[in-house]
Amino acid sequence: MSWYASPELQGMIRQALKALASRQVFVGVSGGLDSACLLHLAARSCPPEVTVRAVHVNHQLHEDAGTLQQACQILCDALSVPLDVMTVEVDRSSGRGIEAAAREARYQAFNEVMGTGDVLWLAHHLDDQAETVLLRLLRGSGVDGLGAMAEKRDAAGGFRVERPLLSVSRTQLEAYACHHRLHFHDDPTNEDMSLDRNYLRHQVMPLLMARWPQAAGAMASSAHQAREASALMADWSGTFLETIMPVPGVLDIAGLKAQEPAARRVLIRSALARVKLPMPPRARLESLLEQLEATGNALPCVVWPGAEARCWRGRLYLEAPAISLPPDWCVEWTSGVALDTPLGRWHGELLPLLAGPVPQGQASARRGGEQLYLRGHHRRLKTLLQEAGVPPWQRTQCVVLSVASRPVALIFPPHSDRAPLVADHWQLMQAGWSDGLPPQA
Ligand SMILES: Nc1ncnc2c1ncn2[C@@H]1O[C@H](COP(=O)(O)OP(=O)(O)OP(=O)(O)O)[C@@H](O)[C@H]1O
Repeated sequence: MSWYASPELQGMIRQALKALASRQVFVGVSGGLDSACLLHLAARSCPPEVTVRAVHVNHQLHEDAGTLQQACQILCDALSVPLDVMTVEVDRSSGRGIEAAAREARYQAFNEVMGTGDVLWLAHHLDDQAETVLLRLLRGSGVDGLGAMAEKRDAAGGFRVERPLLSVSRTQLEAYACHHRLHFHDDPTNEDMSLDRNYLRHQVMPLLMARWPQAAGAMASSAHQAREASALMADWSGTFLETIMPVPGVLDIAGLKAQEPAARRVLIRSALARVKLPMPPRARLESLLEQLEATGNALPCVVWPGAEARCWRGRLYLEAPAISLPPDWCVEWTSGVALDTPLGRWHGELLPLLAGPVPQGQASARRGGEQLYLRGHHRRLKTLLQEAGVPPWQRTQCVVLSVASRPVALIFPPHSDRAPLVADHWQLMQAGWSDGLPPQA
């Protein structure tokens, strides 16, 4: 009996179903061959205590979208598997490419269907894994990226993603689909050679496999080892960061410099990942390391898309670029701390400057240099921020909200770690006023 029809594949899937942490598994079906095989295997091998469901996301990107959805429905009906169909709008103008935008929309849709603890099965296989490794190599990825796709991982939405076919080749799945006469529809975009993955799949991999028949398996094995190395590094850097990162995104430079350069790189990348900032290109990271080496205390900042790094008073600050507010910008103040600006949503940390409820109404927002008045007492905002050790560039990002010319609140940039210190400072100043009222200026 040939491999595809042997009990081996079904046994493997049955084991995976038995090992599930959940009593139901959702299989992501695209309408294509791979996920048709996975759904068929899951439905055929399912023990009575587990329920198999299918979920299809219709991206509405091509004229074949309806046919793909229909292929999923036909397959699910034949297997008596319930199917959830989610139709999404893919943001074509996101600038991140249509594939990335479709993926994001797909995961949002999965999120809506699946609850915390649910398991989603995807039909990625050995050849997909090898293509991913090659793509990452071509982008110059480090061990994290070369680990390619994990067999199991927790998705941001709280559900778990598993890829039970990651050790099975495309040829094996094609044979399985053919043997069981599975109904599927070829996605027309799979032939589009302008897409890197398709180019690798159709032009590069066949050449490699002709010369090295084990190439896909070997690349998947490298990916596995890279994932192990990456997990070890994450463990180490996580523990070490606890000692040198007092607040998320702010690192103690002396602690960093006590490490070898390679370890510094790992720690900076790991700190960036913690605060969900994009990784710097290699040249930017090197220039940041040079700055640390030079003085550790220079203000010029190292910038890359989506992030900025600055050194100040022995600390390295990793932050998202500030959103600037246009001059004379106003906002309807409703005591929230998320402000809609023409450049995006600005979340900050709020320090009320008045005891009691903040008046509602049209508030003006200004930055820097203000005089703050409280019942006649006045202090310069700049001095207050300086005394509380707010770094210079964050000082200019602080926003004072005033209602009817009365400062009601100070809003810190989203990444400032100084807001609690300024709040303490402000309270101390008030406590120092003997009768609870500030002295007259
Ligand atoms: N539109 C979709 N709806 C639900 N799941 C999807 C969808 N697209 C992809 N998936 C899931 O993600 C897996 C990987 O998708 P990808 O498009 O990268 O691979 P593929 O080679 O096209 O797979 P397939 O042959 O199943 O179409 C699919 O096998 C499937 O499990």
